[in-house]
This record gives sequence, structure tokens and C-alpha cells, in this order.
Amino acid sequence: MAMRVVRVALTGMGGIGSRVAVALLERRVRFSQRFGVDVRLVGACGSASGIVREGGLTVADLADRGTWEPGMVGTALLDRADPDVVIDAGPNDYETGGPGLDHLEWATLRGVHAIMVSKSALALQGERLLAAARDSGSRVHASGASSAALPAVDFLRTNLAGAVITRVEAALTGTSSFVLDEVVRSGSTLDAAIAEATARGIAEPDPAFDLDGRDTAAKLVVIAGMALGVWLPLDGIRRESVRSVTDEQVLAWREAGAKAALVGVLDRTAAGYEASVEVRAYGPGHPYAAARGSTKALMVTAEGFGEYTLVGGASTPEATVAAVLKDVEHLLAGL
Ligand SMILES: NC(=O)C1=CN([C@@H]2O[C@H](COP(=O)(O)OP(=O)(O)OC[C@H]3O[C@@H](n4cnc5c(N)ncnc54)[C@H](OP(=O)(O)O)[C@@H]3O)[C@@H](O)[C@H]2O)C=CC1
Ligand SMILES: N[C@@H](CC=O)C(=O)O
Repeated sequence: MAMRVVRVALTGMGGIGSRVAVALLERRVRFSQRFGVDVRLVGACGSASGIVREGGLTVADLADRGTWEPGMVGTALLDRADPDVVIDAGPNDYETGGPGLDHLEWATLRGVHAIMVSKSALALQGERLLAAARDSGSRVHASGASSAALPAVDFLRTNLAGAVITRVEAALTGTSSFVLDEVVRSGSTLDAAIAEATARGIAEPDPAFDLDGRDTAAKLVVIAGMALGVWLPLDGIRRESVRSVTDEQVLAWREAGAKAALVGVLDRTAAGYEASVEVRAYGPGHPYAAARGSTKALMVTAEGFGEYTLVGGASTPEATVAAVLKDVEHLLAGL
């Protein structure tokens, strides 16, 4: 009997998208053995051109952008590729939602499943888009959009299903953790640390989004929305910046052996959930204190369950790809 074909289209072929594309091709044998499906990457596009191949793209197709069709992007690419799953790894735009908004809308109106790596569509319009997904039967996974290799949504939604979450405090932006670590522990300048985060492929195209808490706030919105069903207005989240840290604070944290991080905080109050982004320092003895570089952390308090600290999921392009593939596996397991 022929295997069921699962058609995948990938929008956004930059540092993350191009790696995801290759990783999907490399996992095809595993997908067929584990899930009994033939996963084909049938379409891919960047900002200006795209390619659709009914039988599935090859590594050579991905590498040779000269063969891609100009203008074959966005919903035109999706219409032509007719995918069962859309993976969006395009840019963020916190005013418009970015191209990912059109792509997620296209998917959720058609019962097509989606895996979001970009954040701004869900951060701005997540409630509406997930309602559309529920109506059409499309499933949306967003590890990449929420904290990548730190499995925040999965942990809250699956492992703590049904729990009343009273507090979440989470270092969700690897770049901010990395920069603070470099400045506090290694004595780097802020500019040198930012340049290194960019060179490692983890900073946003404009690192201000990492440093000034926009990235953390967006991830917090996606986590609260997808795991707790609470959609917070992104612009209502008070944000502190890594750039507000003083030399005195740096010295004090260094002497105390503390780990500084920009964290998203979600507190359950009588009036509902309150969210903020704050710079915090964790002294020796705290489970997060020994973490280095872009390592993230999720601290959760849940009624009945107690407290958890999950440390890991350092931001690297490879870790983000691994998180996207996890989402693919979750989708395939449920097909
Ligand atoms: N880097 C990381 O560690 C992580 C990144 N993310 C998120 O993943 C996304 C991609 O990040 P990254 O790969 O690093 O960024 P890049 O800037 O390397 O890649 C962005 C890609 O999006 C493409 N693009 C721009 N506009 C469109 C459009 N309208 N339609 C389709 N594609 C478009 C660009 O195309 P072109 O090539 O033509 O310029 C480019 O290839 C971002 O949203 C980021 O926040 C999430 C988790 C971790
Ligand atoms: N800029 C982000 C990348 C992924 O979301 C980070 O530093 O974690």
C-alpha cells in the first residue's frame, strides 16, 4: 500500500528556514519508519522568489536559487504548493504581524496545519488565528515562536495540563541571557557581546528587539496564549531593557557570582494574569545561576504541583531547528 504523502511548504529561507529545509529532507526515512508517511517538502520561498516541485524539493533545488521563480512567494506559493503543513520562518513585524500573518491566516482558514517559527503573527493576532484554526481543524505548533528548544508551551500544556498556573518567570531570549553573561561574567562590552550574538545567528536582525524585551514579551504572549488560553495584549506588557543595567549592578552581580537575565514574568492575580519583562539576577544556589551563555530557563509555580525550574534550550540555530522538527513529529503523530 502506498504511504500517505504529507506535503510541506516552507516560507522564509534564511538562517533558520534553510536549515529546517535540509533537516526535513534528512529525516524523511525516519518519518516514514516512525509515522508511516512520506513527508515531501513541495514548496519553499524567500522574500522575492520561490520554488514548487510536486514530487518534492531536493537539496540541489534548495541550493540553486537561480532556478526559483521570481514573485513565487507568500500566498501565491502556498496556493501553488497546496501543502498539508506550512512552516513559517520569515521575519517579524510587530506593527503588521509580518508575512507570517498572511501565511498563518491562509493555513488556518483552510484546515492546513502550521508550525510557526516567526513570532509576530501569533503575538499580535494569536487569539483570532487560533480560533480560526479550531474552526477549520488546523493544528498550530509554535515552539520556534515561543522559546525554541526550551519546551515552555509543551511543558505547561502537556505536563501541567489542567493545573492552575500562578506564576511563570522565564528567560526566553537567549541573546539577552548571552549578552548579560558576557558583560557580567566575562567583562565584555555591550557592543562586543551583541556582535558575538549576531555572529552566532541568534540575535534578531535588529538586536534591539532582544535587548529591549520585545522578543521576550512576544514569546510570553505566545506561551500564555497557547498554553493557558490567556491572550495578553503585546503592547500592554511593561518592559525593562538590558540597556538599563548600570555599571554598579554589573559589578555587584559579578562579585556575588550571580546570573543576570532578562525574564518574562506572568503573575496570576485576582484580576487575571499580569505580565512584565524585567532584568533579574539569580544568586549562587539558584538552579539557573550556573547556566552559561544563551541558556534559557522556565520557572513555574502551579497549584497542587508546586514549583519547577527547567534550565536548558540554549538559543542556537541548531537548537531552533531541533525544536521545529519536534513540532513536525508532534503533528505527524496526530495525523
Ligand atoms: N535565529 C534564531 O535562533 C531563531 C529565530 N527565530 C525566528 O525565526 C525567524 C527567522 O529567523 P532567521 O532565519 O534567523 O532570520 P533571517 O533574517 O536569516 O531569515 C529571514 C528570512 O525570511 C525571508 N523573508 C523575508 N520576507 C519574506 C516574505 N515576505 N516571505 C517569505 N520569506 C520572507 C528572508 O528572505 P530573503 O532570503 O529573500 O531575504 C529571509 O530568508 C524569525 O522570525 C526569528 O525571530 C525563532 C527562534 C530562534
Ligand atoms: N533572538 C532570539 C532568537 C529566537 O527566538 C533569541 O535570542 O532567543
